[in-house]
Amino acid sequence: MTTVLGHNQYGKAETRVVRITRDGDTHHVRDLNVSVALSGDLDDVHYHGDNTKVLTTDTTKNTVYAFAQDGGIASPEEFALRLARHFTGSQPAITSARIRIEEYGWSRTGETGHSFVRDGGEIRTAQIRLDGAGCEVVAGLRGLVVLNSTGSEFRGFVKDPWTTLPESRDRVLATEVEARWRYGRHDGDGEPDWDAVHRRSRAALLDAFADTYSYSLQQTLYAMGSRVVDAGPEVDEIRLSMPNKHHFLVDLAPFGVANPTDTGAVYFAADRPYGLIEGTVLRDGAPARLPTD
Ligand SMILES: O=c1[nH]c(=O)c2[nH]c(=O)[nH]c2[nH]1
Repeated sequence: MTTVLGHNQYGKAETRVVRITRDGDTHHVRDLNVSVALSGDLDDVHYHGDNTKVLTTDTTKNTVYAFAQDGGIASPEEFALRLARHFTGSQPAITSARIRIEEYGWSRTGETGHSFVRDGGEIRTAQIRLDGAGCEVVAGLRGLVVLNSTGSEFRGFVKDPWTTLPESRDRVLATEVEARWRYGRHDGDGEPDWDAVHRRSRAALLDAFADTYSYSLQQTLYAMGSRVVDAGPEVDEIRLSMPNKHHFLVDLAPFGVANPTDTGAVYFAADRPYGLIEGTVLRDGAPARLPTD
């Protein structure tokens, strides 16, 4: 044999499940996209086509639906933990489970208690990894688009022969935040209130973006990450990926039209290329475990 099997995992990806809970006339919606990835003692299926230890991907999909009905979906993190514990606890061959969940938010509209409007582009995320070493929970969001129309400068940077960017003392700062935060390790007792920590972390990101006078997007990123870690004891590490959504002043001089930033200006919102600013903020002494690529 010239090859050996390396890391492998399998499961049903992107099971879309919507759980509606009826509390009298007031209904609640949880709308998830669930991806299951299992691994363990699975050499035989890869080397010999022996399916004896294979819990089918079809079964993992059915389990997602059945668990959503029986027990409901308290939060993406709780649901993912319940699934991971089930797969590793019921199948001797399965020693590790990674459950990834995206949640699409719905807000109430009208007076009915059963009418909803889908939230904009923002997506809540959660990932559980459960194996012999314990359980790691990474949660976050993406698609959170924010803009400061002042309170942002960018100057004092390196000038080499290829630098053309003018210094700015008053620019638009806009980004689309992708955040992943890692909870401290725990083995099931005293689990955090996942929804509450998510709300608090999102609010911390927005507050820090709004009230940091920015000298660079890097500085704003660090302020946002620190605010999330400092907001409570649960989150040890956060990684932020923030594209600089450049707003360039349009040159209206050829038309004899002024474009002054102090009274109101017209910008070109460029979509690419964009600066991509990424960084991790850690609780002092916490290990860096979030992937950096
Ligand atoms: O906040 C910024 N950081 C940079 O590193 C950078 N580079 C650039 O061209 N514009 C900006 N803005």
